[in-house]
Amino acid sequence: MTTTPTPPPPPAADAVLEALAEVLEVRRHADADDSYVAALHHKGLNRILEKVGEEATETLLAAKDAGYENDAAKRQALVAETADLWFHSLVMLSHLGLDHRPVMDELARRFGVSGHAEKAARTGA
Ligand SMILES: N=c1c2ncn([C@@H]3O[C@H](COP(=O)(O)OP(=O)(O)OP(=O)(O)O)[C@@H](O)[C@H]3O)c2ncn1[C@@H]1O[C@H](COP(=O)(O)O)[C@@H](O)[C@H]1O
Repeated sequence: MTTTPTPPPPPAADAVLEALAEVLEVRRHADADDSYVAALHHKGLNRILEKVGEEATETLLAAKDAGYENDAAKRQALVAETADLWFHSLVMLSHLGLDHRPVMDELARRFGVSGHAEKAARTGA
């Protein structure tokens, strides 16, 4: 009798990006038949960018649909679409030899810097 292996428990929320980065790195070199991520890498950069574009469009449509209503199903749909967008963005970074870490570093560098102040420093406005 064959038994289905139990999937590993998901990592704690703050460790998800680190754990996912490790999985994505391994999957870059996996067999396309065994892995959705590997299949994307095999299809190449243009297909990955198409997916990012599709997921961005689906995210903004879900946001429009959710609007300011407090509809739990619509809000959950928006969360799911945003997760798809973030996931495919991470695959894009991985395909180009990057990961979430420099993005997090960039957000950290910007933390506490007002967008208005940053723009004024950049444009002299
Ligand atoms: N987080 C995700 C994740 N989020 C979304 N997806 C997949 O992204 C795809 C989204 O595509 P669409 O909704 O556009 O639907 P689709 O028609 O199936 O996709 P296409 O045929 O158009 O490419 C679905 O197949 C989802 O399953 C993900 N696939 C994988 N992961 C993570 O990546 C890991 C490695 O995955 P594999 O490479 O498949 O082992 C997994 O363990 C997860 O942790």
